[in-house]
Amino acid sequence: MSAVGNGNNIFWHNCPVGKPEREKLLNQKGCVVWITGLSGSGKSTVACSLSRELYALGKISYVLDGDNLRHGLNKDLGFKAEDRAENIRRVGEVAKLFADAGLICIASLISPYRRDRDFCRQLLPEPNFIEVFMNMPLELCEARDAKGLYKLAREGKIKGFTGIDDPYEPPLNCEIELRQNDGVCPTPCDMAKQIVTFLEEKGFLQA
Ligand SMILES: Nc1ncnc2c1ncn2[C@@H]1O[C@H](COP(=O)(O)OS(=O)(=O)O)[C@@H](OP(=O)(O)O)[C@H]1O
Ligand SMILES: Nc1ncnc2c1ncn2[C@@H]1O[C@H](COP(=O)(O)OP(=O)(O)O)[C@@H](O)[C@H]1O
Repeated sequence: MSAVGNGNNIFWHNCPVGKPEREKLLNQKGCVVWITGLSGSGKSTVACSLSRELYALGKISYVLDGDNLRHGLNKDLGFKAEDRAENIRRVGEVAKLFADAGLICIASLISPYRRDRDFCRQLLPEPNFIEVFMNMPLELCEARDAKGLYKLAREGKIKGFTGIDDPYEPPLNCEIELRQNDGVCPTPCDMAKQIVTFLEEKGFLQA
């Protein structure tokens, strides 16, 4: 046992069944696929599509979606910078646990600030954090406006809306960038397959 954390009298307890044992049972490697992008860029859609593709391959994943988590774990948080940072920190820690359980954890959050995403990245060994940038233009996201929030933000009825009056900092070194080809957005299924190919090539789909 070793002492950990900020406080005194807190110890880490090791369990004999660890990540490698679980990965062997599941025949996959635990990791975090972190999908970042503007509201309406298609994060949730790609996350679900990816989960379905993996399921079809016999691989276990779990989706942590920003919107959904704000109904429970993060219901006490708003959209000020410090609330977003705490939101991302919590989800990063939960995602790390899912990856340790041997699952392919798919986190889909706007996660607009680079510093917050980098915090989550450094929670995991280097290859196990896969950052996916939904690089869709604001105009496309705003035209979709699936929830009517861009309209409210433009009318000044929502303050601090990402892309309108709150910044989105694009990744500088993401593993995967999903974008339009000649002004056409690929289907969710095609984008999910692009991520599956990456996972296959990096060896995450076998123990
Ligand atoms: N001010 C403001 N800015 C951005 N988004 C807002 C805001 N207020 C509410 N919403 C809705 O909340 C969803 C984003 O939640 P996240 O947890 O992913 O956001 S963040 O990562 O903490 O920035 C986001 O969902 P998605 O559209 O799925 O991205 C919005 O529907
Ligand atoms: N690849 C795509 N092509 C066309 N429409 C899409 C695509 N991905 C998502 N959409 C649509 O865009 C809207 C926003 O998608 P969503 O996944 O909710 O985005 P986000 O989670 O980033 O807010 C939805 O109406 C969805 O059906």
